[in-house]
Amino acid sequence: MRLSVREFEALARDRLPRYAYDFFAGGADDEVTLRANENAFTRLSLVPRVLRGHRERDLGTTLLGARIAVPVVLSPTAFHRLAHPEGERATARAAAAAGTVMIASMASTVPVGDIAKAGGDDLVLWLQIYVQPDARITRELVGRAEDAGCRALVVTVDSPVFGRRERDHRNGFHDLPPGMYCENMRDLGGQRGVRDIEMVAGLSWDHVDELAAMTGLPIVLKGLMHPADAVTAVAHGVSGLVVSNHGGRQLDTAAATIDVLAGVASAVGVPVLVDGGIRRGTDVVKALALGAAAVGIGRPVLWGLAARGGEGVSEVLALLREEIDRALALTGCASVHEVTSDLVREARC
Ligand SMILES: Cc1cc2nc3c(=O)[nH]c(=O)nc-3n(C[C@H](O)[C@H](O)[C@H](O)COP(=O)(O)O)c2cc1C
Ligand SMILES: CCCCC(=O)C(=O)O
Repeated sequence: MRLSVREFEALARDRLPRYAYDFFAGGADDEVTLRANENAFTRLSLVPRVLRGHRERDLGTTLLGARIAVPVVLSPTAFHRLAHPEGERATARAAAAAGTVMIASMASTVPVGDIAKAGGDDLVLWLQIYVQPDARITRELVGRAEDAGCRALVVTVDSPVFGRRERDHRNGFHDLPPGMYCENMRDLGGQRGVRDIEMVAGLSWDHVDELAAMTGLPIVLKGLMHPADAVTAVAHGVSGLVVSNHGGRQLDTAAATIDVLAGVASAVGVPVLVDGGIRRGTDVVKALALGAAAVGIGRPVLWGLAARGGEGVSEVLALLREEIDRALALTGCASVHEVTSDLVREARC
């Protein structure tokens, strides 16, 4: 039995080839932001309420019209078949069983339609997209998401260029091993898997408008950190935001996401999610207190998948569920909606 997300990481590290572990675990440059995301939670303290007489807690909430059983969604991460042969299919089954949203990566190693099938009717699936230089390719991806029954598109905006991950350079990891492919890019004219996905250096609000014009699906922007950008996003009609620094994989020395969350959440009226460094139920409660509608987890899912396939992902989600439930009980909250900003403060060391 594994007792924490950290123990799953240790198990995954033992099981994975070095290059795969490093790809999952690593960040950009000196990995300052990678570490900061986790460390920032330790600088925040909880100030619990007591004697409120709640016997049970309700962990459920609603996101873009979908009911979810826990305030934790699966952030998009690339290449799940590097962690386990079943790849994103196993992840989808675990997300469906836990009753939460899976945001599939555009760089998934199983096509989005097959992820949807594996998850079944219970899965709330969103697809993450990097806008492509050729609008026809972006349009094709949007069509694939719609055909798969995705209920939202998540546009990643923190990557006009790719962050430099030194671990990958050291390991010579630049493309997928034979037999694995960025399946959502299949038959779109490219042949080189990973490198078929291009970043758009001139990414702008015009691209967001263009994408919105291609679909009736709600659009969520992922990778915003600044309140002014959040306000502009809402003016462009987006339905939600994910405060994210890409798990420290893009701009190194970017602020920890939990430190900028409240500024963004208080600037807009749409649901704001946050990801980066969430490893404990208490981290989730802190994020809720600072204005998040829910949180996203990236690496913890990969650690579960590498350790024990879909079962491992289910165990990670169950662990977090239990930790959130206990943290709510110990802060005197009967539901995620009762977590108010007065429950958290900066710790004085
Ligand atoms: C191995 C890996 C692959 C990722 N791939 C993507 C991706 O394809 N698209 C994307 O928008 N974000 C991607 N991310 C960023 C995650 O969506 C998320 O922002 C980040 O992992 C959150 O931090 P955490 O891992 O500390 O939970 C990736 C992150 C990791 C670790
Ligand atoms: C082209 C693959 C993108 C994956 C990604 O976003 C990441 O590794 O952080």
